[in-house]
Amino acid sequence: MENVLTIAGSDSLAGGGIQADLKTFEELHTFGLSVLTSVVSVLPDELKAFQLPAEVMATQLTSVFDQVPIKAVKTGLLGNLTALTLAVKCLRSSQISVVVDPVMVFKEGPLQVTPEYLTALKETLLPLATITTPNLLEAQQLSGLTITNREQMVAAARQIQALGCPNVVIKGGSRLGGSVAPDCLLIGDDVTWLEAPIILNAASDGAGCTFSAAITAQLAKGQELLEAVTFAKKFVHAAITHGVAISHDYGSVWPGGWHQVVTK
Ligand SMILES: Nc1ncnc2c1ncn2[C@@H]1O[C@H](COP(=O)(O)OP(=O)(O)O)[C@@H](O)[C@H]1O
Ligand SMILES: Cc1ncc(COP(=O)(O)O)c(C=O)c1O
Repeated sequence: MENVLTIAGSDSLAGGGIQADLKTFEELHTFGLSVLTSVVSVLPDELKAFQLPAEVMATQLTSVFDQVPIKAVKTGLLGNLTALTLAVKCLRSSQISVVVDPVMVFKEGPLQVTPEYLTALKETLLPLATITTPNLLEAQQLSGLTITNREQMVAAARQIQALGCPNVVIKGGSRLGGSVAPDCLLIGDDVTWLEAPIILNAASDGAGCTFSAAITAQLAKGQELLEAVTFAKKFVHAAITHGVAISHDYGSVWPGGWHQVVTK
């Protein structure tokens, strides 16, 4: 079994964050390890994020990278510039597939991101990535472009690629309007549209984390990038289809939904 790592935050409601990543890694028969950056609590009217001290994150990175052969890694919520810098330092000296989910906008709203963090993300982390997976709003932040249609998604993907990240998938999801959820995948010069029917009133918290974690697991198992992303799109659609209303207000994707699809 291949070892895969997530460097991300905890989501106590378990829709997104390392919880979604580890469930996805498990579902896809990879061995999931984690380096925790921060602890997020989704409360009725606010998000509270507590960043772990740099030493705590650095020790976890040492524990994982010094002892375990990792096949692929994803980054999710890093939380601040120090955490991003620590992740970059580790990833620079490794030769593995790196999936960067540039988490800056949750379903509940945008996070506070400093200009220094955005610059470091663009200049130091993205050039180390095999692929990055921004949602529509994150793609706007990274590209500096407004995105309201598919042409603009392609232009933004090219702009992000020009930052030094060879492959980009922008998740249109439910933010673009219409009856399909279109994701724009740019591999080299080739644009591929990945589409699936929009699920209305979906339990979609954790969809982005699940998508990038599925790409990471498939790359670890040796799948080519186009196939890995195409698979991840089907996987996350199943996870949304079988999403769980864990409370009156909160609906989470369920990565186990894929199992229901393949055993049908
Ligand atoms: N309501 C929906 N119906 C179908 N697919 C969706 C829906 N919402 C999101 N997706 C898909 O789920 C994946 C994650 O997208 P999105 O939810 O936009 O990311 P994020 O969680 O980073 O905001 C993408 O493949 C997107 O197209
Ligand atoms: C720690 C953490 N990372 C990432 C996310 C983003 O999740 P999603 O996959 O819905 O974008 C969340 C959402 O609550 C979170 O708490």
